[in-house]
Amino acid sequence: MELNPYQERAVTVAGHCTILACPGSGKTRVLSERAARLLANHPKGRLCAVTFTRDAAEELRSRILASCGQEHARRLAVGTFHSLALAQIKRFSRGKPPRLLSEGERLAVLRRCCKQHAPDLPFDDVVQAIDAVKARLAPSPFTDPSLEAVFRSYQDIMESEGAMDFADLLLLSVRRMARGDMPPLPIRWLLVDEAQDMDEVQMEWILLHGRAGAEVTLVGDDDQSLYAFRHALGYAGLREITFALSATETTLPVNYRCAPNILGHAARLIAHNRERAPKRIEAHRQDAGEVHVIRAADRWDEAGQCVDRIRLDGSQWAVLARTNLLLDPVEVCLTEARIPYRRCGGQSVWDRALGATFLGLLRSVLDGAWTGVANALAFCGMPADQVNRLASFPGRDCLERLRAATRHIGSDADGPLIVSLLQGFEAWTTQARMQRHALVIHAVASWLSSHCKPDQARLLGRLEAALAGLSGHLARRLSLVGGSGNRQTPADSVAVMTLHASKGLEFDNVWILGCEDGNLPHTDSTEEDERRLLYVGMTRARHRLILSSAIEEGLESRFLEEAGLA
Ligand SMILES: Nc1ncnc2c1ncn2[C@@H]1O[C@H](COP(=O)(O)OP(=O)(O)OP(=O)(O)O)[C@@H](O)[C@H]1O
Repeated sequence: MELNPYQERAVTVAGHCTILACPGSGKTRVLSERAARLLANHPKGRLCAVTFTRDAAEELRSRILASCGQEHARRLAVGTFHSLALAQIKRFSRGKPPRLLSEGERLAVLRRCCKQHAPDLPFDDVVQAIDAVKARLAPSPFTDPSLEAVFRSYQDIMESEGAMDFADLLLLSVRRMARGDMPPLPIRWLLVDEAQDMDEVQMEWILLHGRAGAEVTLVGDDDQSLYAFRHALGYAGLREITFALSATETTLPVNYRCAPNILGHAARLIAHNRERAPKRIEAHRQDAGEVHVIRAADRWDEAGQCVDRIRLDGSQWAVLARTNLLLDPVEVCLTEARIPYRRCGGQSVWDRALGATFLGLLRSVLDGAWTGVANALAFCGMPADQVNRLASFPGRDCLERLRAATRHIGSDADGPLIVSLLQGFEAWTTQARMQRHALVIHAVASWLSSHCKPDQARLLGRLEAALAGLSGHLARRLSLVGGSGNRQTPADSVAVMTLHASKGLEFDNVWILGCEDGNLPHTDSTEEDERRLLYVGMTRARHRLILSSAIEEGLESRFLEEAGLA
């Protein structure tokens, strides 16, 4: 595959450079080719490439070496900001470097501090506030004194334990380099992928390397900046660092992925954003694609229409939505239609509370395990200590334990719940022994439904129908759904994921659900962020793009009008 003239220029331009790319323009290809040529053309000098995930680092490393040859591997380092900063600290620290906290440990320590100093604040808000402070070089003080107390005690605990978290690692590296206590990595070239996603501290780490003599290459697309909520600087960051390094700007305007009409609508949409680099977008493809807008009655009608369309056409599909929850009806309809799918990045509807409780109860009917029963009792509102107490009743299986529990309930508030579950269980196990699988599925769903809220009951009805529609023994049906069923699906199955998770991917056909005002754009975020999110989703499609909304959920998204699709 030959490089186009824009790609060739981006690969060969000398000195610091910022490559502003459009979607589908071959960013990774350009970055890996530039790195490969630098290594191959200069027998001395180390090259370091930075990515935002370990997977991306591995892929970039193998593409660079495939292009320039394994003999250059010793002069190449590819990693995330944090892994490179850790290597730097280990290499240049006297004494033992601090221990890095895992994400689980970090949250556990924070939870402890939060309980002590800010028991009334929502934990997620506290985590967000502390992350925000650590993504800044000169953070503004906390306005809430209890947040300040959580932050101080968290930092004290880490210091006393000789530990640090990921954010501190990069801050430490930047501060020590700025003070002259630690040298930058000894590299001649520094290449940064997805540079629109860097935060202030990451930008400073790059700048310190650039000022120390490393030639910096940044590749990014400000229109695909989706992580403002994680303090990504987006276009403002790209502009600032380009100016600070006097980097040469170059662009990759040719999109190889999308049919021209798909790209045209996406470009019209993103043109409404003000905070963006001025750049052209050109379609390389000449064949017309398909773009459709669909208005369904409600979420289930929307999901049904989507799955009917997928059933008609066996080519590659992705179904995208702003949140994971919006994808549940489609997952259920795909199960009903027996179309293989994979839920990428998010939890399956079968693994979330309602689905897992339903499947767990059915499993207990088959194998007598107590877990499914205990989870069902908890789901129906029984306090956790009470559920745990029941586990101490004797019994070889859950039926015997339920009988023993029923004999001891006396005037317990939860007595009727236990009795009704026991009665149900006795009937279900009898039916299961007689191989009446559909009947068991229906009876268990009915019991659970009587303890659900109305919207849960509606979802449960569909889960029941999906499971009843599968054929074979109950055990086989249970193995086909949820996490276990998903693991066996082929790579060309329907990809079901959020718009965020779709970044960097491409598909022949893309269906974007939930295009209503209030959902996309969502009020949780800025309009420009939301527009970028839809733009990323639209530019995943090679040939066919379908955007749908549900009348019951509100007006059609104003973004469709902006994209020329009203
Ligand atoms: N010079 C070229 N000639 C033909 N096809 C190309 C060329 N450069 C890239 N492509 C193809 O364009 C498609 C998009 O490339 P790639 O996925 O690397 O783009 P990207 O810029 O990373 O996209 P995005 O930012 O939207 O995720 C790929 O299928 C790739 O093979």
